[in-house]
Amino acid sequence: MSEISSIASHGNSSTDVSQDIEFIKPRTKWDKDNLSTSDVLESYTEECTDDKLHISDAELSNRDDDEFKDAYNEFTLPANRIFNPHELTTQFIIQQFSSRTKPRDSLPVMKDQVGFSVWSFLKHCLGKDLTRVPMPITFNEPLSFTQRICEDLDYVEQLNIAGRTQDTAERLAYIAGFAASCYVTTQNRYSKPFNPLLGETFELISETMGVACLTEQTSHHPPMTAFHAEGVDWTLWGEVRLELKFRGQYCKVIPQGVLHLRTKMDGLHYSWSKPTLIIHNLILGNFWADHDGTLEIRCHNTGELATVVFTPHSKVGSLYKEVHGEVKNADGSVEYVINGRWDQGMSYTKVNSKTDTGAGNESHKLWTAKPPILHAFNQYGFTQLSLSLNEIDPETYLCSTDSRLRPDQRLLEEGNVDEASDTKYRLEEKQRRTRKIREISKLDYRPRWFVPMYDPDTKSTTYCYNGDYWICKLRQNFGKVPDIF
Ligand SMILES: CC(C)CCC[C@@H](C)[C@H]1CC[C@H]2[C@@H]3CC=C4C[C@@H](O)CC[C@]4(C)[C@H]3CC[C@]12C
Repeated sequence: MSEISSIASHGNSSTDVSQDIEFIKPRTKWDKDNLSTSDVLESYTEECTDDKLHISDAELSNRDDDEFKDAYNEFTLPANRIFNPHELTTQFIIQQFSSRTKPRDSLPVMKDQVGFSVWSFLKHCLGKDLTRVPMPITFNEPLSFTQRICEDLDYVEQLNIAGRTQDTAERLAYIAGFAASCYVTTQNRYSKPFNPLLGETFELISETMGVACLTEQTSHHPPMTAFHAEGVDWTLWGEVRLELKFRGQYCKVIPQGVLHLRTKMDGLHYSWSKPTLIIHNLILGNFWADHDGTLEIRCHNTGELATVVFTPHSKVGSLYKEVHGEVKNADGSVEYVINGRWDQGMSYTKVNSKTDTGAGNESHKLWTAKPPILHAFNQYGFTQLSLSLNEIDPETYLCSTDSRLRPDQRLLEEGNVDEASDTKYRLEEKQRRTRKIREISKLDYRPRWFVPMYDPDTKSTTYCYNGDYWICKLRQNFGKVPDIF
């Protein structure tokens, strides 16, 4: 097994020692009844201060750094930890940590959509790299990018089916369905997620979805988020590096980075990257999203290839939301054709011979878009899943770097725009200071839960999960984590 497959395939029963770990019933520090979100948040602020980073300005410019280096190294992980034998099965993780309470069905306060005012700010940003311009908080939705990318899992059932499907060509149709389904959330959803602080993390564990997912911000400039998700039958990992270019009338979003998938049944490795997204009509404030490019999902072991083509509005007019694709076997002949719309749903059809186009054959549904939530328009265009992401379940033991604990975002969610804006400024200042300390001490930042791994199949290096997070969560001790809030 190559290096990358050995970590990506964890969760196999051969390495399961979850039975041996003395299991403590997840008891929380807040064992009182009916705790409000703010009570929970308060209990966190006392807990997680890293004194080593509280240094006066005088000290900052003139210090002996060995001491700091030691303290710093404690919360960065030695690379060999990725071969941790204490792997927990995905099923175990999901069962232990999934929330038992019913998710909320609305945000604490309703919000009116930002419209025209966006342009009055944006006209000063022409040609600039938007990930570097501090934006007014009214452009934000109360979610961090570490949370936003978890929404790509809304139609994760596609992967659950793919992971159980033996026929590898048919499986690829489901994987293509999954890869294209993440664009449903790009319509009616035009606020900017918070740019995560360096070291900010997010966990999503859901029994109904059958998934355990962890994200971590691994770089601030360029913004980069590492991503690891696992279901019972598959593992998905990769990183999203965001390029946001503002071009006057429109804004171009180029998500760089490769996504990897491994099916646990047979260890096959798939990978793909994301098409470009364009947000149009910034001037009139009547935004609409367009996608341009081809999703190419390759199976590195069988040589099969699935494509899904997104055509921009400028080429096909009102048909622009339609997507077309196919699954080809290693010889290049088409096995399945895929059709649909990225905002509504997709289906696939078997092709029987070289001359067959699939027309008239029986087609099978891949996925259908979920209906919008009530008052979506006044709730940032959120879906049921988006609503649940920033909700705190008092029963859960959270890492102190979790986006749910990010105070500016919480204030925005509660409608305290001014306070949210001040707090955002404070957090960014704090981040700058920490970076300065690191620069002076000549320390590189090392992510807490991810390590870079070279993948020979795609000849690229990606951050991969080091295997420690769920174990730390089980022990209710995340060790040294950076103090970012
Ligand atoms: C000027 C302001 C209003 C611009 C707002 C830009 C917003 C709409 C952009 C910025 C970053 C974008 C995200 C970047 C990456 C991904 C991952 C992909 O798999 C699905 C789309 C998704 C999740 C994008 C959705 C749209 C997005 C959130």
